[in-house]
Amino acid sequence: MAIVRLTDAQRDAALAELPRWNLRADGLAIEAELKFGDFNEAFGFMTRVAIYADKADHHPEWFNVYSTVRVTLTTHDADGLSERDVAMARFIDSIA
Ligand SMILES: C[C@H](O)[C@H](O)[C@H]1CNC2=NC(N)=NC(=O)C2=N1
Repeated sequence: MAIVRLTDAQRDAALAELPRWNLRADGLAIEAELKFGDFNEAFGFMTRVAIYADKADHHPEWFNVYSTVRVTLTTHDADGLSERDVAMARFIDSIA
């Protein structure tokens, strides 16, 4: 299913409200590195995001080592950023 890609202006406006997130060099994804107290907290966070992802049918790319989680958000069906990435970033910020 095709999903509409954000315009550069929409992307920049969204990023201005998401200070924790950085635009990837190619402009097609946003990234954040999150630190937790220990692995239990990090994996608890990932579990909550996984439940959101399953419900939203929108899935993060991520990497975990012990208490650190690196998250990349992009919309494969839009070949770049969509409103779904912004919504997921906002959800992540609300629970991290
Ligand atoms: C078939 C299924 O709905 C799609 O492949 C969904 C699943 N999760 C997804 N997640 C992300 N990040 N981008 C997508 O384009 C995407 N598409």
